[in-house]
Amino acid sequence: MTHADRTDPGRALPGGAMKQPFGVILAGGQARRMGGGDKALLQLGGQTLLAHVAERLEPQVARLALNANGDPARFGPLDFDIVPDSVAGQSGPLAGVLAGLDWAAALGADHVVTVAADTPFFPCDLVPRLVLAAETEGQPIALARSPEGIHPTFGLWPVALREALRQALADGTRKLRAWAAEQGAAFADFPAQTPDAFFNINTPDDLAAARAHLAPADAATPLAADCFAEPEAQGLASVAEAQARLRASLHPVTGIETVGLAEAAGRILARDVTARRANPPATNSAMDGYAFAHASLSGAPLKLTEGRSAAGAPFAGTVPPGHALRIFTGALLPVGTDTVVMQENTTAEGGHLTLTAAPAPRANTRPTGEDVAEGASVLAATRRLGPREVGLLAAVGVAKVAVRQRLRVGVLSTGDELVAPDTDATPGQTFDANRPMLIGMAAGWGHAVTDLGHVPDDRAALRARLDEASAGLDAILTSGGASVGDEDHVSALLREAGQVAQWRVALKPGKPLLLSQWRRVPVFGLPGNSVSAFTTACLFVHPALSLMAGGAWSEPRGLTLPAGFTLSKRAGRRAFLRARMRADGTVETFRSDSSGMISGLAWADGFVELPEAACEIAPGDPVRYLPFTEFGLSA
Ligand SMILES: Nc1nc2c(c(=O)[nH]1)N[C@H]1C(S)=C(S)[C@@H](COP(=O)(O)OP(=O)(O)OC[C@H]3O[C@@H](n4cnc5c(N)ncnc54)[C@H](O)[C@@H]3O)O[C@H]1N2
Ligand code: MOO
Ligand SMILES: [Mg+2]
Repeated sequence: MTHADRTDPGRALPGGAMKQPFGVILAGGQARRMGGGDKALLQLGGQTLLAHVAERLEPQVARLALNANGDPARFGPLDFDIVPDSVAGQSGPLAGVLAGLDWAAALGADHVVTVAADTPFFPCDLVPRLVLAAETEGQPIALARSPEGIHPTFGLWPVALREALRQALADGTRKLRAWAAEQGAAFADFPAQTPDAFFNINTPDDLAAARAHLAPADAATPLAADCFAEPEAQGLASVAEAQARLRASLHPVTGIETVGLAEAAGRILARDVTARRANPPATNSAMDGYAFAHASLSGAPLKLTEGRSAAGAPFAGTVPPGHALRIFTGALLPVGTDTVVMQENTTAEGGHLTLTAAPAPRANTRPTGEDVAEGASVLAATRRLGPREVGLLAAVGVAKVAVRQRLRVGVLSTGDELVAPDTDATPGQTFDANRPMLIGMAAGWGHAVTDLGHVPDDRAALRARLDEASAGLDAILTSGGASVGDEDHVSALLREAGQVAQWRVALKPGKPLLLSQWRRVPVFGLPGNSVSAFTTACLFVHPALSLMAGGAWSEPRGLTLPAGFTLSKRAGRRAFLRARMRADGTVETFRSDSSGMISGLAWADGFVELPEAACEIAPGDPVRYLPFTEFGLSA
């Protein structure tokens, strides 16, 4: 987990107006029924409860902290903050919430979501649902509720309430739920599941039950066992919810290898890299001119020292005070000098140098390490290397880097109607456009792509192809047959296999999205309509594969641009319209939003993203424009 690059308190949640909350794991309590000690440090499935909980919360929040008292060293190295209670006497979870709010307030956050450290299976979409509940019901606080009851340690708390909470604690309030009710709390409902999503570990028997629930086979998959489950049993999941859930359920699956810089572009760094040497390694000249000691300038001409300093051929001697030495760009500054005058500002005559413009001390020099200090961290693990990064690595003397092995991705098309574009097709046949498009996308993202061809609408054939393909692949992308029709065999087969989650996302285009596993290989079942396949690939497949490949889950950065169009949008699905930027800085949209019109993809250079709510857009209104480059597409 890296948090350093995700602590921007200003980042807005994709779905709504609220900034992404900070997260606090509550571990202040005493594990009396476990016989004392820290419950957070109990082992479950090869890691601590704390690691389980942190792994689940981290993707859902802007920054993470652990609320715990006593010696922080017992938790070992953590890459997030530890905040102890600020009020004495361990006043239960309320004091933990207050400590979290104080921590978040100091960092500029508006909200905190708390979770309990002893509850390893809490929902992967906890945070978006709490936010949604608070916003929908217009309440400051939101608490989680499941068939087992209300879970007040799983709540969304506004930083603005922290003084009220401090006062309540001082007045002797100890009950989280009662205080929340007083302030105004909405409830986020989570469906029944086994075990309950908020199953918490209080006794050794509970721990045994949790271990049994974590089937050992599942520990080896790249997916958290229960996180590919449907985000919403009925109705549509929001894009933000679906993304948060997907993110929480995936882990890196690729191995590590060492490559030279010539092969490094396009690869993902597996380890942090530090500079083997400073850049520049020693002070050198930024100009062609003359080097001298600034302190020895007297107004009189400088005496020219015999010799020169050139890049790769430094001057071996010392330049005495009152003297100057000929020097060239990139050459080491000779001993005795600290300043360079460019030759255009001098006249040299009879062994003397006159300065026609006096430079400031140390002018025209590039001091040791001004770019990068020796040992400084240069690039962090998860960084995708491109030519700029490779150049930097070379400059600091790093010739080989540990990178992730490429993620092996297969691309499959399905449908009886599909034929290759070089055949004479009947009007009832469709040229397979999605496969080359998706292959190009995945290859551009740096993955090792296998073309799995095309399978007709035949369940046995599809099963055979998936069986064969899954052996050597880390992920499979299919397109077509993702919807609910009789001929939607991908969806039917995956459902038969039992692992499927048919997600219906409040997204246009791209409502049907299948997420599944075939023999433990994640399968992304994209819709057949080409624009829908492209859009879901950008929004879900791109960040998901990046994470699996050992990279970062990337959030696209958008621009707010004036609309160059008029539009009336109905409430319901979040829309991604094919769009392009005009020379005058406005953004225009494609003439149609039909998801079969693939010409619009080549016409566009990005999306205009419109929220779920209904909206009227007139020319000049600000709209959010997302360039396709933000989805890892170079053109
Ligand atoms: N009753 C309902 N029908 C549909 C719904 C729904 O909710 N209820 N959703 C619609 C939406 S939205 C979409 S998107 C599509 C998704 O379709 P499928 O994923 O099931 O895909 P197919 O039915 O196989 O094909 C749809 C369309 O795309 C063409 N196609 C498929 N593969 C390719 C390819 N490789 N290259 C080019 N074109 C391809 C296919 O020929 C169809 O025209 O479902 C709606 N229906
Ligand atoms: O959601 Mo479908 O993707 O509109 O064509
Ligand atoms: Mg269909």
